[in-house]
Amino acid sequence: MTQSVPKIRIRNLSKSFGSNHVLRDVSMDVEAGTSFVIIGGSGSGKSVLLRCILGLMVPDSGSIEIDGQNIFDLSSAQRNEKLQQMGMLFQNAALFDSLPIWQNVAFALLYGHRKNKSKVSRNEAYDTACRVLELVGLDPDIVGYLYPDELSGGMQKRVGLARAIASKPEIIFFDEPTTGLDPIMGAVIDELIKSCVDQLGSTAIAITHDMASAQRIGDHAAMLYKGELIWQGKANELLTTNNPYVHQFTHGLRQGPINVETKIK
Ligand SMILES: Nc1ncnc2c1ncn2[C@@H]1O[C@H](COP(=O)(O)OP(=O)(O)OP(=O)(O)O)[C@@H](O)[C@H]1O
Repeated sequence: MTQSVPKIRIRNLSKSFGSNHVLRDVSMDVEAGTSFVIIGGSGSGKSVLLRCILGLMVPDSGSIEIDGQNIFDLSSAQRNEKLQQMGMLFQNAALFDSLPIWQNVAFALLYGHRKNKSKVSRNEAYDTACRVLELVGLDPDIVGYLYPDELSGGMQKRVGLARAIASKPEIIFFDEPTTGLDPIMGAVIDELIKSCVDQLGSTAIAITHDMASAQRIGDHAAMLYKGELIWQGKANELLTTNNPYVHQFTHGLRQGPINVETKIK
């Protein structure tokens, strides 16, 4: 029986900053076309893991394979090419204040180096921006020529999502997609994320503290605790697993194996 190569395969990844061992022997697979959610407390290493996968940070040891190729064996040009296949929705949407919304959405098409992809004219970029803005429930005729500071936080998140999917990335990263949104808008953004990822057939990795969001977005989930992946399973098992760390974290309990530091030094 032949086994398919995972879209992302991480093996024995470790990263320390001095004596701070931030990632310890992390291994995980993300199958193509699925969504993988990483949960964990503040400082558990989620962002460092994400930065390593994005090739923005070099681990001390271990490997990260995308489509079976270790990204650290690639030349910088080849790694950049891999980066072109990725989209990212940042925690604060990270829009460019000086650009109108449609140019924010079409940024990679207008200004990115799209190796092996035909050059996109300004008109085509505008049409794409309008199409993806509609996909995330924004009217391009109304918001296209507004600037980011003229939009609400929820609208900015939608624009960030539109930008993340505009170039039809094979892999999309979501960094705290619902932070700062009210619960209803959080659910709306999650639904949009799910439908966009499904429509594109992309592979997604999200990091979040929001359990409802984790279950809505994720097919699979894992929990990082002090740099170790201490649990992996289906996202819909997050609230029912017997793992004492996951149980404490997902139920927000004060008592349990997770040592909560409350002392202000
Ligand atoms: N560039 C860096 N240099 C030194 N230490 C770093 C660096 N980046 C992260 N760290 C440390 O790595 C640890 C994990 O940080 P990380 O940002 O991954 O946490 P996190 O799980 O994303 O937390 P949060 O949920 O609060 O965003 C922290 O102790 C942090 O201080």
